[in-house]
Amino acid sequence: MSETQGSALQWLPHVLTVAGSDSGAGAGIQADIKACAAAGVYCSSVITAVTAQNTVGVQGVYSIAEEFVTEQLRSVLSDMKVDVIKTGMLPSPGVITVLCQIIKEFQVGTVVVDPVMVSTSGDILSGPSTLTGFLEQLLPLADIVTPNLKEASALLGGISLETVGDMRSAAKSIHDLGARNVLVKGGDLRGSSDAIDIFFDGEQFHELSGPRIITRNTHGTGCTLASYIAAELAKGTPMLLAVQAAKSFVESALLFSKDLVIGSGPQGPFDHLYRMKKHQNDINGPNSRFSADSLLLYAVTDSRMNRKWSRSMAEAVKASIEGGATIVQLREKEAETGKFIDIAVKCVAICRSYGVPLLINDRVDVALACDADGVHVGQSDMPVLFARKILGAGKIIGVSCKTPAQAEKAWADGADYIGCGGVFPTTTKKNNPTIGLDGLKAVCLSSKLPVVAIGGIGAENAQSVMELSAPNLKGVAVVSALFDQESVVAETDRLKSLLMDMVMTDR
Ligand SMILES: Cc1ncc(COP(=O)(O)OP(=O)(O)O)c(N)n1
Ligand SMILES: Cc1ncsc1CCOP(=O)(O)O
Ligand SMILES: [Mg+2]
Repeated sequence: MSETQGSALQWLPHVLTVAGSDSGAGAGIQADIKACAAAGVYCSSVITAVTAQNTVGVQGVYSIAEEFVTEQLRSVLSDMKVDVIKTGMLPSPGVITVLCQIIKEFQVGTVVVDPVMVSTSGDILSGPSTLTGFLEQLLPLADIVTPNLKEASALLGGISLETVGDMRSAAKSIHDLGARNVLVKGGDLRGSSDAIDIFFDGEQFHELSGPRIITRNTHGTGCTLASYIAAELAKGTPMLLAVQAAKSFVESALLFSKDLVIGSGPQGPFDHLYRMKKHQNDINGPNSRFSADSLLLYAVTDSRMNRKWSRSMAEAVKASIEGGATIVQLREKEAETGKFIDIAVKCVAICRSYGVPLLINDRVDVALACDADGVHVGQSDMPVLFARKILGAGKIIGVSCKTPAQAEKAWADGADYIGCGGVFPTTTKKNNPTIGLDGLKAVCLSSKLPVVAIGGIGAENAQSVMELSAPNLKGVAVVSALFDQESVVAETDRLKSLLMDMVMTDR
């Protein structure tokens, strides 16, 4: 029997990068291959130039003759199915011409153009002679082009770009040159504390902002971003989501590599494969105790309801656990910090004695102070990246998400689970648009993390939620159906029995 008999053939999304080699491996072909690997995508490479380069700068450039670039392109494309071509350093007009001919000849489906002209150290990588090739030949083939401010300015005849408004106009003008989507990266924009990029799809502008990570290790961010976009597109991710995923990948990699020391120059590389180490930490760290199954019946407290029913927070928490809650969150919106810590310390002790995890809503400082098992943060609370940095790998971090894009970011940023909602209308949390069962399903289907549904859920509708049967929908998070009740134990027990029945019949 042959070795492959009986086993299904496997297919891997495939990006071909056409770019220059960076001997220091922070940028260029080396960054492209690492970014694609991190995204789980195969990356072949056609080398257009070899640079002698390190963290100090570019010491030399050796351009590959266009005939040999052609030979490499034909070797790959005549043999392998390439989903996306991503271009980086294209050192001569001749290379651009042959590349464009071959893209058309082999009918490559998707083209991502990173119009690399100047290195991060300020060295010229593609001279002005290539500009016409970019404008007249490559941009009209591009599904997306990703210039930084200097490159956008060069593509537009040297105009000055100083504001977000200028970036929007530049994105529109570059779209008019033929690229179907444009991402103008504002990392160099003066006077802005966030890294703001403008994405334009020909109809709508999206302002994508993320925290500016202060580090010397930014060499290769442009190549990485474009390659990660290419990798996501190769997997079939829609364009805007691919851009958002790439941006959050770069943010996370920079944060993880913030203090990395490789080389002595001013611009160091970062670690594209940080996730492998993060997961290593997860496996070894104390939070390996976190099991997604603990999301089945997630009790979220409310001190107004406790006051109404004349019980202390400790009594409410204890009753919910005795009724069968599998995880508890202290959601305290009114108490002052000292009082909150006081309550939290008592509740941590109760939850530990039952072996049930206790998370703190919003307040990473309180979670640290009382040694809770973790935090739950919303989209406008402390970002997951920073919460993780403060709490370390051993704590549980949950984040609220209403959309697939937020779910993708939650995973890239290192969250452990997603709270998704409000699913149904509720008076417990005001000004919180509901997403319905369809919104919940969309998040569950796209999420790589376990999901707990929240908002207006109780015994009467829990089944409609769990019936969505998305494999990563692990349970329901509930406030009023447990705590705005005369008997917390009885109501928790009732809901727990229903959930257990649903889970058992599902098996
Ligand atoms: C499990 C769970 N999911 C979602 C939320 C909501 O968190 P957030 O969006 O930060 O809103 P507040 O709870 O802070 O009002 C949650 N608390 N728990
Ligand atoms: C905290 C929160 N986040 C989204 S909806 C919600 C409130 C859920 O409360 P209830 O279970 O009483 O509807
Ligand atoms: Mg919050």
